Formats: sequence, structure tokens, C-alpha cells
Amino acid sequence: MTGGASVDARLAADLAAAAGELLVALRAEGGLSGTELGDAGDQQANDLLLERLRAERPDDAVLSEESADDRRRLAADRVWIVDPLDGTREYRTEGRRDWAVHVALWFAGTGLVAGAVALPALGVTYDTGSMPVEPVAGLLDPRADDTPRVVVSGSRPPTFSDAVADAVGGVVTPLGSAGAKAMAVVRGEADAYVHAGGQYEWDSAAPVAVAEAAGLFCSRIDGSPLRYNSDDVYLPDLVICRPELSDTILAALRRAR
Ligand SMILES: Nc1ncnc2c1ncn2[C@@H]1O[C@H](COP(=O)(O)O)[C@@H](OP(=O)(O)O)[C@H]1O
Ligand SMILES: [Mg+2]
Repeated sequence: MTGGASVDARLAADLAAAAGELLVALRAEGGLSGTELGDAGDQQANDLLLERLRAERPDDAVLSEESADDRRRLAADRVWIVDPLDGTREYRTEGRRDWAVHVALWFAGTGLVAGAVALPALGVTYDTGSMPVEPVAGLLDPRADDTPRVVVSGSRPPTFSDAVADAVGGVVTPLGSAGAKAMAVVRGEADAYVHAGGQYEWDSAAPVAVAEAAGLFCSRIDGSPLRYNSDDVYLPDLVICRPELSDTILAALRRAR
């Protein structure tokens, strides 16, 4: 990683962690619940990220799930792609820990160059510059054996979930939030994350940046590259997996689609 990218990775991690702390505190206050809690979390975390980015990177463009799309990003060299609260549904469900804050940086001509995913309920932030060295208590039950786990959306699992799990001799494991699922693979708690049927660039940019930095395989389900800062930010499907599983998973996806 270049010096500039590691400075940006540190900023991404600081911002994601700060938004995560805000979200933990908002939830702990107990004044809001249900959609009101989710909406307030989305809004306040977005405000924090935009304010900090304006202060620290005033020349950069921003693409956020929670802001109107500023089309100047299409001519910009540097675009921050942020999801202030990924897994809003889980965040507003008492006791759930599978939600995340995503902050990624896209660079013209290169793609994703830095990023961070905070898992505030676990108190850990992953970024492209450094991985947590301490073992982190995870989101899934400890493994009883070495059966591969394929994590999928709890609410909108892809139709091919079973086919992918069968192909790797594994089991389908539902979990909320794209960032939480991708980091479960980074952490080694799961072996693959597959999704299809709908998602946007902010749902996967930071998770993919961190997963790639951790040496994982990432692509669309047809094996083509994931592209960011596109005109249309709809990016409906992805695979993130241990590199040795990618051929098997892509072959299963070709058969199942
Ligand atoms: N079919 C679909 N269409 C649009 N967005 C989807 C989707 N399936 C999942 N997502 C989004 O992807 C993120 C992870 O979803 P899941 O937990 O189901 O895996 C969520 O982001 P947000 O929580 O930021 O809205 C969710 O809204
Ligand atoms: Mg999201």
C-alpha cells in the first residue's frame, strides 16, 4: 500500500469507529426503538461522516446511502463511498450485533484504494492498512468442526445459497449486514459470502476493500470485477470467499443461475 493510501485507511478506520461509537451510544440511550431508532442512527451517523470528511478531505467527493447523489463524483478523482449504518434492520433489533459502518475510498483509474468496516457491537474496526491482531469474539457460534460456512442475507438469501453450500461441502449460515458477513469471512468464522437480487455500491465497497486487503477473492457472481463509482450505483450481487474456494463457487453459480 502507498503512504497516501495508508493515511486514508487510518482516516477511514477513525471515521467508521467514531460513527460506530455514536450508534452504540444512541442505541444504549433507549429513548428510541424500531424504525425511529434506525432512522435516527442512519441520519446521525451520516452527519458525522460527512462533517468529518468535509473537514479532513474538503476536495474529495462523497457517495453516501443517506445523501442525495452529488453527480460531481463522476468527474472526481477521489470519492468516499460510505454506508453510515449497514444492517439497519439488525441495529434496531435488541441484542443483535450484526451491523456495521462502512467507509471506502475510490480512486479514478485504480478503484478501491482504502477502506474500513466497523463492527461497533463487537468493538472492532477492520481496515485496509492493518487487521486487528487480537482474536475477536465473533458473531457466529464457535465451529464444532471444519465444515465450511457460506454466509448469506438473513432476510433476502439468494436462491442459489444451497447450491453454493453443497458445492463446497458446507452449510448456509444467515447473518445480517454485508459488512458483518464480509468481516466474518475475513476473521475466518465463515468461508464465503454470496449475495444476489439487490444491493448498492455502499453496501459492498468498504467490505470488498477490506476483504481484498486480507487476501480474499471478491467478484460479481458471474466472476467479473466489482466496479465502483459508476453512473448507476446499483450493484446487486457479489462473492467474497477464501481464494481456494473461488473456482468451485463460481462454477456452482454458473450451473445455478
Ligand atoms: N434485494 C436487495 N435490494 C436492495 N438492497 C439489499 C437487498 N438485499 C440486501 N440489501 C442491502 O444490503 C445490506 C445487507 O443486507 P442483508 O443484511 O440482508 O445481507 C443492507 O443494507 P442497509 O442495511 O444499509 O440498508 C440491505 O438493505
Ligand atoms: Mg447497507
